[in-house]
Amino acid sequence: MSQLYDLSEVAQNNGKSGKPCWLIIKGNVYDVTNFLAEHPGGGDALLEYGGKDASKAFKQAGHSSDAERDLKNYKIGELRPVEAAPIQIQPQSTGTKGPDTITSSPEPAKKSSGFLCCC
Ligand code: HEM
Repeated sequence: MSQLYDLSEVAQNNGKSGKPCWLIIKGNVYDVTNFLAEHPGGGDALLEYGGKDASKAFKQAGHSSDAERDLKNYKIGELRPVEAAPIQIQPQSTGTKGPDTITSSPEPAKKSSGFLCCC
């Protein structure tokens, strides 16, 4: 199985201050630290996306199928899918009042006026 990385972990490896340069392309994580000097598009183009998702930039640069194939040489793993957070229903804030509560019988039923409907 592929190594999974959190977005925050990838973000730390942004190529700055001597840190490795990692990129995300289509959900995969690449370590391009040793490719910076060799990249035909220049090292700066890669550093610009250090620690970030470069999927769009990679596509927009119009890379050849050779470049696509080269990607695998730098792959170190995959981005951990973000789990759906449980939905938390926040009570409506009403100033100093506490959270709204729903009572089982909010209002006593109004007394019948005596008119009966049979339909
Ligand atoms: C691991 C990731 C990458 C690999 C393996 C890679 C590889 C390559 C290769 C092999 C070329 C030569 C042309 C070709 O075959 O398409 C190239 C050119 C280029 N790349 Fe990348 N690239 C990567 C990421 C990026 C990113 C994120 C950018 C975004 C800015 C970028 C921008 C460019 C540009 C602008 C060129 C054209 C250079 C020119 O023709 O003067 N590349 N890349």
